[in-house]
Amino acid sequence: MTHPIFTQLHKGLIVSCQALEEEPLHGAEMMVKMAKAAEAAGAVGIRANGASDVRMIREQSPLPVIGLIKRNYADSPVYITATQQEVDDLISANASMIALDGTRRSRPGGTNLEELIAYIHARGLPVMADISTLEEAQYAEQVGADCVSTTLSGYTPYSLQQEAPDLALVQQAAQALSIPVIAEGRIWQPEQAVEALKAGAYAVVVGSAITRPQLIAERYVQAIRKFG
Ligand SMILES: CC(=O)N[C@H](C=O)[C@@H](O)[C@H](O)[C@H](O)COP(=O)(O)O
Repeated sequence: MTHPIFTQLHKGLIVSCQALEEEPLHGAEMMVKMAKAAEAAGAVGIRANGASDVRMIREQSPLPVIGLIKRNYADSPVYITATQQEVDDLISANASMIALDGTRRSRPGGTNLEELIAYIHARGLPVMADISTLEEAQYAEQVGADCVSTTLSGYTPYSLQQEAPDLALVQQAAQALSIPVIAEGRIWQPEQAVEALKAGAYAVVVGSAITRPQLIAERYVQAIRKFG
């Protein structure tokens, strides 16, 4: 049976509210404010990184929070919710759904995707698998992911590298899979979000274009410099 959270997310905007330690807006209080702004705008969900951000947003916002923990490991390129430890921390933080790396790359400490998904399901939460290719989307569905998101297209060395969002992947995955396909990654314009829905996306995640002011400002600065 489909998890009830999906009814809430359907055809809506999920705002990714993330600021890493080295970013100017880092801190849970700031991310709560971002989540509040997203809520006021009519967003249907939040994607957030780190147990403290997830916990505080859940305490102060009625929106479901798709939680992830980014952590770098020496023995693996996987950094989005790589192991059981990150999953445990997100569950303690009351995440509504868990986003994890859904690629087939080897994970730290020999954890595998199928076991990690089963571990999350045993604790009653749905899983969003972040993928970068159609093959990964199909594999993630096969091993039990509740939805896939195109988060990692352009961020694995073997996936399509382009400036625009990977709407072709959205379309192919939406046709091939029977679970929801979420469009995520480099969506900067409202029109691109609409195109993603037309391509078959179940919902759309937008991050940087809404919640990373240093990147938004940089686009203006670069355009102005080019002109001058
Ligand atoms: C590749 C990776 O690690 N993506 C991360 C995943 O959570 C975030 O840094 C992105 O902001 C998020 O995916 C939303 O994408 P965009 O910010 O392009 O709208």
